[in-house]
Amino acid sequence: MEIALEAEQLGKRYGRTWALRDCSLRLPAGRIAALVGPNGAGKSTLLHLAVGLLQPDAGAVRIFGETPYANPSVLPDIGFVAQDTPLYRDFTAAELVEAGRRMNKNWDGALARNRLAQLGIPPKLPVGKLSGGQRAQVALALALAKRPRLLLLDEPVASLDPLARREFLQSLMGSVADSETTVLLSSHLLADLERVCDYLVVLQAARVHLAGAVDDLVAAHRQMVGPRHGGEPIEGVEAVVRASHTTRQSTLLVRTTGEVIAPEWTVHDVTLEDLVLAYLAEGETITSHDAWEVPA
Ligand SMILES: Nc1ncnc2c1ncn2[C@@H]1O[C@H](COP(=O)(O)OP(=O)(O)OP(=O)(O)O)[C@@H](O)[C@H]1O
Repeated sequence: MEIALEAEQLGKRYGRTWALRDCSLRLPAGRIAALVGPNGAGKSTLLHLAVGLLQPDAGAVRIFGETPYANPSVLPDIGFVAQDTPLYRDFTAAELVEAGRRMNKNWDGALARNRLAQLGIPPKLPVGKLSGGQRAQVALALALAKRPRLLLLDEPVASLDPLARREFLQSLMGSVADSETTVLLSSHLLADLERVCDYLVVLQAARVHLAGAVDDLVAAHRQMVGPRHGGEPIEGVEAVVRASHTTRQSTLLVRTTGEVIAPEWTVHDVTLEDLVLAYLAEGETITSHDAWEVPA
């Protein structure tokens, strides 16, 4: 199995704060992976390390076996759309497509032009005058024209309305389906991710909390509702990821070892959204109130 992105004990620190810590991950080639986590969890940091814009302070990240920061020869294989899709605002979309041709040896200008024409993006208007959603489409078209083997997208749909979001993700999937491009896509929009992603990485407070193929993860977890649970073992349950209780009843999201055998419990399948929310809640950290105290 080819590995598109491998992180090994990867860490990045700003001053004394670790933005990403002990991050170990192996993303198989051909996957469309969701990168999720709360604000400040380290998602952008991981993507910037993967594209070689940041140098790790610990461990290593490899893209198709190469270290991007030290070995720029792998950069043509990586497409990256940064958060807020920064583009040269005075350039037109047509000029950006041409600039891409000059800077990339495997450039597919026709792909970018066709895509932008289909989406009705005006070629001769400075991109600074386009809407946020149109700019996001331009940035994606440029990234795809690079014909990358790995496409990293940092919250690409955040600025789009629901319809544009759906169209953007559908067209992204259409474009990568034939080319076997691996995608790692950060977003807070779980319902969107559920539709398009087959691999999941959950980051929380600078660490990887969960990573794996969505089908495997969904198969290995269950939601259970039953009598108030005091921590006693339940057959088939390996770990309780998240528990909430009323006086008489408990709702558990559990990791299973096989079939759960518990007649007094109602057992349900989980969705990707259930899983993400449970793992994020499990690792909840609250900043000490002292940090917010105003000095006298
Ligand atoms: N240039 C920087 N200087 C100092 N700290 C930084 C810098 N960039 C990021 N950080 C810190 O690193 C941590 C991780 O930030 P990062 O941007 O990777 O999170 P994120 O998961 O992408 O968040 P969001 O969902 O808000 O985009 C945060 O605590 C952030 O404050």
